[in-house]
Amino acid sequence: MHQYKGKLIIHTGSMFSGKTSNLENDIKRFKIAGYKTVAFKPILDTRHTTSEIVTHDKAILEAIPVKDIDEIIKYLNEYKPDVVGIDEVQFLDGDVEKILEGINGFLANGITVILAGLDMDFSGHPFEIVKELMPLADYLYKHHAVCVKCGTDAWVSHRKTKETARVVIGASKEYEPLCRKCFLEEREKEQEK
Ligand SMILES: Nc1ncnc2c1ncn2[C@@H]1O[C@H](COP(=O)(O)OP(=O)(O)O)[C@@H](O)[C@H]1O
Ligand SMILES: Cc1cn([C@H]2C[C@H](O)[C@@H](COP(=O)(O)O)O2)c(=O)[nH]c1=O
Ligand SMILES: [Zn+2]
Repeated sequence: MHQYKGKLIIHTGSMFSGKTSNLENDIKRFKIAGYKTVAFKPILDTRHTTSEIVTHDKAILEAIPVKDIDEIIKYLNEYKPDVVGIDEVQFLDGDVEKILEGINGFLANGITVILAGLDMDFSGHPFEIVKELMPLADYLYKHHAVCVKCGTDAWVSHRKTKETARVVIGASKEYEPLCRKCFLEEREKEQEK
C-alpha cells in the first residue's frame, strides 16, 4: 500500500491535449487507492476565484484556488496530504527558483506531486517553469490534441485573436491546437496580412 511516495508526475502538451483530464484521472485513482489527495489551481485574477478545475469536456474536480507556491506550502503544512495535484502550473505566481524549491520540498517530504501545464505559449516559446520541471519528472507525459486543420497530432496552441499579451485566458474561441506544419502556415498567412 502507498507505494507512490515522493514521485513527480507531469502532464504537458498543448491546449485540448488532455492534461487536465489526466490530472483528474490520476487524482481519482489515488483517492480510490486510499491516498489523501488535494488539488490546487492558480488564480490569475483574484476577483474570479472558483474552487473547481474543469476540463474542456466539462469534467470537474474540486480544487483550492491559490496565488503562489507559498499558499500551497501553508496549506500542505496543515493538511498533510499524500498526493498533491496542481493544474495550470505555468500560471503560479513568483519566480521559477522559488516554485522549484517548493515542489522539490514536497517531493523530499514524500508527497507525490501531479502537475498539468502548458509546455509552450501561443508563439511556441516554452513556459519557463514547465521547461525547468520536465527533466525532474519521474513520469513525464507529453499529450497531443488533434490538429484542427489536418487531423494529425497537434504540437502547439495557436491563438486565433490578435492579442499579444502572454496570458490571455480562453478556450476554443481564442485558441486552436495545430501541428507544427499547420502552425507555420498560419503564421505565414498572418504575416502576409
Ligand atoms: N482538437 C481537439 N483535440 C483533442 N481534444 C479536443 C479537441 N477539441 C476539444 N477537445 C476536447 O478536449 C478534451 C481535453 O480537455 P482537457 O483535459 O481540459 O485538456 P487540456 O487540459 O490539455 O487543455 C478532450 O477529451 C476533448 O473532449
Ligand atoms: C497557449 C496559451 C494559453 N493561455 C491560456 C488559455 C487557457 O486559459 C489556459 C490553458 O488552458 P488549458 O487547460 O491548457 O486548455 O492558458 C495563455 O494565457 N497564453 C498562451 O500562450
Ligand atoms: Zn496540422
